[in-house]
Amino acid sequence: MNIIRTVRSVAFSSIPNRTLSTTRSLSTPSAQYTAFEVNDKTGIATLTLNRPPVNSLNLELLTEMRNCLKDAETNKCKGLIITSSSNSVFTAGLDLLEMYQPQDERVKSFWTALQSMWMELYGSKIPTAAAINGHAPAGGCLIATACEYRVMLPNFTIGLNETLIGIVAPKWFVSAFLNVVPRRVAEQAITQGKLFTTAEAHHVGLVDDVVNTKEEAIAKCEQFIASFKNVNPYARALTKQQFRIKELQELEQQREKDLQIFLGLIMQPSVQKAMGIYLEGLKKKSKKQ
Ligand SMILES: CCCC/C=C\CC(=O)SCCNC(=O)CCNC(=O)[C@H](O)C(C)(C)COP(=O)(O)OP(=O)(O)OC[C@H]1O[C@@H](n2cnc3c(N)ncnc32)[C@H](O)[C@@H]1OP(=O)(O)O
Repeated sequence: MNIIRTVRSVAFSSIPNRTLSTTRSLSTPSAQYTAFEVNDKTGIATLTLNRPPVNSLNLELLTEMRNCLKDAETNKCKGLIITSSSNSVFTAGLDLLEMYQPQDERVKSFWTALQSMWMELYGSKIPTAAAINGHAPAGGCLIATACEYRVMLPNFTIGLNETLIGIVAPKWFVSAFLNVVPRRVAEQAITQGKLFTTAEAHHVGLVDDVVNTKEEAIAKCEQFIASFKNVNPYARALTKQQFRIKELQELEQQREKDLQIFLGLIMQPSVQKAMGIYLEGLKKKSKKQ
């Protein structure tokens, strides 16, 4: 196995002690919202999202995620697991504050960073797995469906709920969802903005397995990645590419158009109003708790 020399990480207390003896992480001053570790024994990288309270995906977090994904691939890690440092939220999806009353240049960089992160994850040559240890609405579901394997803890929710916020999930959000659930289930769920419970998600195939703890979820992801141990990595990567190249090429060729569609949509006064009301509702709920 290649020895990893460049690993991005933020040290934080929620990394379980059991991993410390076998994992390595190097800090970079710019890594604020992620921890990135590589297990020396297995060669598997773990990317932990760490932007309290709900890991909402802002420009900086998306940029860090992309850098970690690139590092994992460049350093020929055996696989990559994405999880969260929170006990209840995998990620709350895109940071609504990036899209509500946004600044022109920042919102463009934000969307471009999301496109880049998704293309890096969806097109990654190495096996990818999501240990979904909390709620995963919208952008959270996008990250999960970009991975090759998903395992989830009970009593959380996952799905593309964009229509409930008054926004439209772009085509590439839908394509990845369609890879894992039947078309009829997808159409009904996405038009309704349905958030599946863990049990429902398992039933329709949106998640592959359900386990009770984060440790078990990580172990399941490790098992999935280890299932490729006798497979030639080059042959594996090219085969994976055959399944995913269409969506990747479509987005690559239409990046600017996709950005303009996004800007055109979120800048509509009615969409801004709906987003404002949704955010207000979230804040009221949060104060009551
Ligand atoms: C054309 C556009 C296409 C792409 C569009 C969208 C894709 C997206 O991802 S849009 C985001 C969709 N996300 C959601 O709808 C989830 C919203 N959040 C929740 O439902 C809950 O927060 C969640 C179940 C994830 C967690 O619940 P709690 O643990 O109870 O946390 P709180 O609800 O109390 O939230 C704490 C704090 O965080 C703020 N918050 C929550 N989500 C977001 C978000 N996505 N963006 C920004 N901020 C968010 C929430 O308002 C609270 O803030 P404070 O009141 O200031 O503490």
